[in-house]
Amino acid sequence: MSGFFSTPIEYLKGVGPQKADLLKLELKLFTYGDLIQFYPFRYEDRTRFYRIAELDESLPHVQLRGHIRAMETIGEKSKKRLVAYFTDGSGELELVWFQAQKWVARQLKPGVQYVVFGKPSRFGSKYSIAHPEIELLSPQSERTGYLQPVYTSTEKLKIRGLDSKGISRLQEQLLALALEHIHETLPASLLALYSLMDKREAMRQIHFPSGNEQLQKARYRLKFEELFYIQLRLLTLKLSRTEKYRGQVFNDPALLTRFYTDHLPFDLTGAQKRVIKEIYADVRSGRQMNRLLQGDVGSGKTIVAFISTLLALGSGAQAALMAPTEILATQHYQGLKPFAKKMGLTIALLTGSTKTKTRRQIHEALESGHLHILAGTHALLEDPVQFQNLGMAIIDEQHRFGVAQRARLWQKNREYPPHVLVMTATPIPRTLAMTLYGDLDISIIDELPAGRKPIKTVHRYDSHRLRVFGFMKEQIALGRQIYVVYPLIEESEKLDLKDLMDGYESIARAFPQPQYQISIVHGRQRPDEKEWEMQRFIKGETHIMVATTVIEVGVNVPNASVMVIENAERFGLAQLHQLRGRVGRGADQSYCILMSDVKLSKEARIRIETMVRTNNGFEIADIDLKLRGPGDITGTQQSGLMDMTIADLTKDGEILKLARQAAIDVLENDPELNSAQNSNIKRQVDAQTKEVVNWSKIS
Ligand SMILES: Nc1ncnc2c1ncn2[C@@H]1O[C@H](COP(=O)(O)OP(=O)(O)OP(=O)(O)O)[C@@H](O)[C@H]1O
Repeated sequence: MSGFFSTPIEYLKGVGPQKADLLKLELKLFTYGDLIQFYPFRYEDRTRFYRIAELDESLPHVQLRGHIRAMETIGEKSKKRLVAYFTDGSGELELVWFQAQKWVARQLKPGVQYVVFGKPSRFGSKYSIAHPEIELLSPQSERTGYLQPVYTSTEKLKIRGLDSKGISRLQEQLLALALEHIHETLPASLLALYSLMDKREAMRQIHFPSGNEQLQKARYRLKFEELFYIQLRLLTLKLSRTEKYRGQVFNDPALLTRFYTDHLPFDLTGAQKRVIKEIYADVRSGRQMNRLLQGDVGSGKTIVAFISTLLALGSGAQAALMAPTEILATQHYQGLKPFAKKMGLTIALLTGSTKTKTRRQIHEALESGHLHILAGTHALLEDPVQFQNLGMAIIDEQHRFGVAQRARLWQKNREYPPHVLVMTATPIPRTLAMTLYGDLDISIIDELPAGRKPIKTVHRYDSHRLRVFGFMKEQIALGRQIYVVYPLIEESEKLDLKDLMDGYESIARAFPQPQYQISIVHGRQRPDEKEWEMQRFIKGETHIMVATTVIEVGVNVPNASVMVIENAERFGLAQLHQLRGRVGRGADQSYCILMSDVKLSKEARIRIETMVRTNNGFEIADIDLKLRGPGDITGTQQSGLMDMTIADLTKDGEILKLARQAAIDVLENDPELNSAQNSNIKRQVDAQTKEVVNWSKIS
């Protein structure tokens, strides 16, 4: 790729230093390459003029031609607005401007012919367009048959003449210069196989579409290319790791057989068996395992994790299990401990609050090989933690750790990297999994243990609290336990704590001692206090656990059958699903009660309705992705990967699948990209090897 696209933006005619500074500051556009990949976010349909009589609310933006019959300002104060009655002979509609009426009113003249552009909405039998674009009818504005690109701009840029149209003029100039420098980045075979538009044409069409069909083809091509290169990078990473890293071979089944015959507490589900087989095949293969284990809440990932540790331990290696929070790490430790004990294996817990003396003992036991399993938080990553031979690293909820930390765990072994099993607490949508974890193999537990009854979920307003308390009492009388959870949002921690304490007091009044016992757990407690309160609930000594979301993941008390979530509207979908997953873990009928105020935003209503409608974590994950977008779900840690210029994981799942398959096919036939037909790919990859983010980008 030539240096043309690295040319600073000020070199473009009509930009100059001041505008260039603004473009850099406001839109992060530094070079020709940045500008040309700054695509319109929508297009205005100037392909034809509509008649008012044919308007229909389903139409997006329409273009009309006519004149203003009369104008008036109506309403008071903040509701004040200018209304212009616009007619084209076939009917009449209202053009409406809020606030800026005087300025607009001065510009408009009744009787003169205008072109109006905007989104019509219907009130009763009349249509109106709020804040339309309006210009005098001229031979130029009368020209139809094109889609007008709309670019993001800002107030500061608009003042300097760089509104959407101004940016479009820059694109026009740049494109004229750039076309000869744009090279095809995909091989002819892929263009033909997937009917993709060529790159140069796609760049031209994306900025200046000659019609809707051409535009769709251009968008498709550019999305495909972007996703193809992301997948190619992930798959190359996977491939090079497979070649580079040999894995320890664990094929001594004696320990596993002993566990199966003497200590397995239940029959494994079909899905658990299948996943264990996949893991077993990996650790016998001689290659390093890098596998993502996905399962819905309560699907039984813990036992799969334990069996995986046994595979390593059976061949004399050690295992580590790392979790993102202290509570979760402790929970894992306590979940594994009874199994380990029965099997005569040693296990320890290492977190930020482990005392120095214990810590030192753990370090020694690890190095000498006396300690078999170490559970803990990111404290496991610290330098003094040295294993004699770490064979299996299980990471719960990886995206909170990030890829870099995962890599640090690998380095804990001198000779071979450990096999890595990543588990996520809730399912993640396929498109995200393919991108975030695209370098891992994926195993899915898509079956719940037999005999589970689906959790009944209801939505109740705060005014029904007494009825909810009554229901809780009935459940306690049946011998069940109950969670009551309050939101905790960090910025307002004090306020949240107050909510929690108020809630606790009202529950304590409604559920008096000694008949009822209540635990309370929140983030401000000391770890030992927290632990003591949790333990009382786990042992069944308390009936109700009032808590903030610290209990979100991993807590396992099968006797708890009711989950009451206060201010449910403040939780995200994944979190609600996780919290609900704390019940329904035993054979009893379980319930989840989502409490909220009557006022709900549209999104909050969708979230609550989704929860009431379905228990399926994979379905919930898809809706969550649509509501929040990928960046928000994954957090910032991996934003580099999510940094896409045109593809959108919430909508482009199908293209992603094809692009991944295309990348697989290319690498299968030509892993080094040495063949002549892949020279385009090779050139693109080589030019961009230093840029970690996105190979499809022009530079
Ligand atoms: N095959 C099975 N048959 C019966 N019970 C099972 C089976 N597998 C797991 N369980 C039980 O189901 C409950 C949930 O299992 P586990 O805690 O492993 O779930 P999980 O997948 O880790 O879910 P979460 O992420 O919600 O904690 C536990 O009480 C566990 O003992």
